[in-house]
Amino acid sequence: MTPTPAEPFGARLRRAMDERGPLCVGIDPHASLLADWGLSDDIAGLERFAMTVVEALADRVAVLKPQSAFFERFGSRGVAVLERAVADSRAAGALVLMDAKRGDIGSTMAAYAATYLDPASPLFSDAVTVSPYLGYGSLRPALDLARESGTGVFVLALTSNPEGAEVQHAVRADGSTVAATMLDHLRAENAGAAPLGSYGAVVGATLGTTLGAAGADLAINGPLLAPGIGAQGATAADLPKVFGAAVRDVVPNVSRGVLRHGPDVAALRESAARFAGEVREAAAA
Ligand SMILES: O=c1ccn([C@@H]2O[C@H](COP(=O)(O)O)[C@@H](O)[C@H]2O)c(=O)[nH]1
Repeated sequence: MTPTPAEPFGARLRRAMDERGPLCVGIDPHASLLADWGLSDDIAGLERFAMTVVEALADRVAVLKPQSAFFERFGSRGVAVLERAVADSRAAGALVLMDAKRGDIGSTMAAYAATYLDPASPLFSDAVTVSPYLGYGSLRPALDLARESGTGVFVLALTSNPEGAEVQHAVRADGSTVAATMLDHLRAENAGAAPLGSYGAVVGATLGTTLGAAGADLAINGPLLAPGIGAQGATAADLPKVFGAAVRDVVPNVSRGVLRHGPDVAALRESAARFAGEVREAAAA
């Protein structure tokens, strides 16, 4: 069993961001990337891909984000590779954010929470992404277990894909948008936490012009995972425009933008360092 972290996730994340920079790189073994890397679309290719990313980056980036779907598609042996990628990444000092986007009624949510946030689980991770669209309250088992186990939860608030707006920008009876309501919940969850709360929001880096429409107050005293940089068209320069003063709490995510440079370990490292430099420059501008 993995020992329970001594500090809350938010404190561990803030330190990692200070020491390593805020970049989060995805471990997304797309079939097309396996082919580009000269790997077979099978368990051997999956394992080589994932372990190469871990070898290249786990000792230098703040966060690695395995995309669970790409492992699950190989069945139980894919999940075994995912377990190893998580354990090896954590052993090398990276925080692992499992991108599983789970969400269900509370009793089932408790099982999802145990899968990713209970130190006794083989998939124990530092944090997990969850979907609040069965109602924020349905996430309570994950929110509570995260508090107990020193882990974190990232709630989908304003996703990077254009289709998200039809749900997330919807206006509720009190005039607030659904996304703003999720951010309000997270702000309440993180109240009083220092140096950073453990309950994050996912807010796409792609949302430059639509963020205002969502009435979003991004000051939640928690981390803001910002996917969409690279393959989806956003750049590091968009971060201050999208996030304003909250940019100091942003964890920018790049997956394909870095991974397309593999399988060469040095090239993966160089690409991640280049994105990290762009993020630093954008934040300082
Ligand atoms: O709103 C969201 C939430 C999650 N994602 C995930 O992030 C990566 C992005 O990959 P890129 O290759 O950098 O586009 C991927 O795993 C998505 O599932 C997101 O893109 N948007």
